[in-house]
Amino acid sequence: MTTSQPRPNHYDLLVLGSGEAGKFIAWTLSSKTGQRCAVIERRWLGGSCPNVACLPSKSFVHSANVVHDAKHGNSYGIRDADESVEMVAVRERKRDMVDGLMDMHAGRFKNFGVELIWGEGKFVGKKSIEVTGESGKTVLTAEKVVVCTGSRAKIDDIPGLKAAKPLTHVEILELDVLPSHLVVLGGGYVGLEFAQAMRRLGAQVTVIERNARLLKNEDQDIADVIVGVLNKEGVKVCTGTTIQQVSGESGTSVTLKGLASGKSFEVTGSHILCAIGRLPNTENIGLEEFGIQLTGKGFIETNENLETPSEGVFAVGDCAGSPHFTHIAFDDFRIVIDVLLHKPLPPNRKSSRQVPFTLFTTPELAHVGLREHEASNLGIKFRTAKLPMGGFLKTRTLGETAGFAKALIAEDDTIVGFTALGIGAGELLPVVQLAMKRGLPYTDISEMVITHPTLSEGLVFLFSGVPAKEN
Ligand SMILES: Cc1cc2nc3c(=O)[nH]c(=O)nc-3n(C[C@H](O)[C@H](O)[C@H](O)COP(=O)(O)OP(=O)(O)OC[C@H]3O[C@@H](n4cnc5c(N)ncnc54)[C@H](O)[C@@H]3O)c2cc1C
Ligand SMILES: NC(=O)c1ccc[n+]([C@@H]2O[C@H](COP(=O)([O-])OP(=O)(O)OC[C@H]3O[C@@H](n4cnc5c(N)ncnc54)[C@H](O)[C@@H]3O)[C@@H](O)[C@H]2O)c1
Repeated sequence: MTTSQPRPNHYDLLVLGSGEAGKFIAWTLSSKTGQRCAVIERRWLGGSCPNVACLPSKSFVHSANVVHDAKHGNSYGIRDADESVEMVAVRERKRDMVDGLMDMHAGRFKNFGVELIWGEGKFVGKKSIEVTGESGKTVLTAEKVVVCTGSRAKIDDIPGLKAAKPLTHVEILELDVLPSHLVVLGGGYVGLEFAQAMRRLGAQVTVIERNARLLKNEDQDIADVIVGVLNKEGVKVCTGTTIQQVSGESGTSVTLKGLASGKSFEVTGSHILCAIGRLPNTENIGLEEFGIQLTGKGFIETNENLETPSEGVFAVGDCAGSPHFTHIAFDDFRIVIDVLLHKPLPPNRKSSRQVPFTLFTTPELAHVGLREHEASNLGIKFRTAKLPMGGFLKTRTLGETAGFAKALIAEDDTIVGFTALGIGAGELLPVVQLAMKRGLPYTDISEMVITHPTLSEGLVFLFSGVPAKEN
């Protein structure tokens, strides 16, 4: 009779990187099936979202918004508010929140029976990962492997940029002094959220964007309002600007030189934030040696089920090129767990999902579905309903009426796109998303009874204003 040898380093599931999708896959598989699951993490327990990205940046943005409101306290009846900002307090508030999130994560690993293995992981076989940690190297093997290594801030090869030691979203969240002049390279999501927040905290802020306008994927009317709001608050926005040379060092003095509309351009600030996009963490971890292919941009190639050509190996989240949002990474978890639990999936499960997003400036920019220019390019016939945020009566109680909402309505009365630029706009998305997902006519929203005065109530007025069909 033969007895099987115990294999202490063998798992049912190994996850490389503890980001959103990876941790939920391990927690769920372990708790639902009792399978032996482990997650390998080198630095951030639970990935970047709770440590250095979404949640801490929103804590920072909220601090800035409170400071902004206090500075305008007279209109709320606050007299003589002290406008000085203590950056250490801003940072400590953020750190306390992150500490709470870390306790929550540690508790979940324990409660769901998932092993957390600290160290840097690298493939040394198709389903073998070598982990280099404090106590040396260990090789772990598994029946199934999920790669969830995320992405990091890109730093361009502009001469002098790396030597200037630019801040990324990681370092800016740890500042204990307010920059006197922050130069933000890149006018995308990271750049705009931090630019407005730093301005509201009291820094001089210049945003440099190489495209001819900010938020190039959005309709022109959206970009115009955002630029208008930023300018009004004192953020200088330089579009169509190419930086060719950086000198000095962030934290003391840094000068950026280049061209703006063919003319020479120069700006000097105390700090520089590099916010020009992300690079996937997929190099030097042995992927290609073991049958896992990368796209030209370095993302891991997967099919609709997020499985790589290497059987039993999945890739999820930013490293797999999924749209870079935590809620999309969470949806990646739902796809992979269904595969692992042998649940049937529709053939286009990944490519047919909604990709909503909210940019957390004030006003917020919330969007789902098609923009006007996209619908037009696709040749879709649509009617547009548009309502200034002042028509969402709650905004008047808040004194925050900037922006507008618009909805694109197809010939069959279904909603094909929705964008809201306004205070709290992100909270308006789910009801519209549900109608879109179910293929409901827009009248199902305009005919709802929605409490007054909530922001959502404004959806009734927006959808009541859909123009009649042309005969
Ligand atoms: C400043 C900022 C703000 C953002 N705000 C939002 C927002 O408001 N809403 C939103 O939806 N999205 C937001 N995002 C995007 C969101 O953070 C990412 O899309 C999401 O965190 C990606 O999750 P992930 O699991 O793919 O990767 P990550 O969360 O990056 O997790 C990957 C993990 O793998 C680990 N790792 C990598 N390589 C190895 C290795 N070889 N060995 C061991 N461990 C490894 C990393 O340390 C990391 O912990 C923001 C991003 C940034 C930068
Ligand atoms: N609220 C949110 O959901 C949120 C917030 C932050 C980040 N994110 C996610 O993180 C991703 C990364 O954000 P990001 O802001 O780093 O990237 P991004 O792609 O959103 O924006 C980068 C911007 O930098 C510009 N740029 C690139 N190279 C440049 C250069 N050399 N000089 C000047 N401008 C340059 C680009 O044209 C672009 O406008 C986002 O795409 C988003 O998916 C989401």
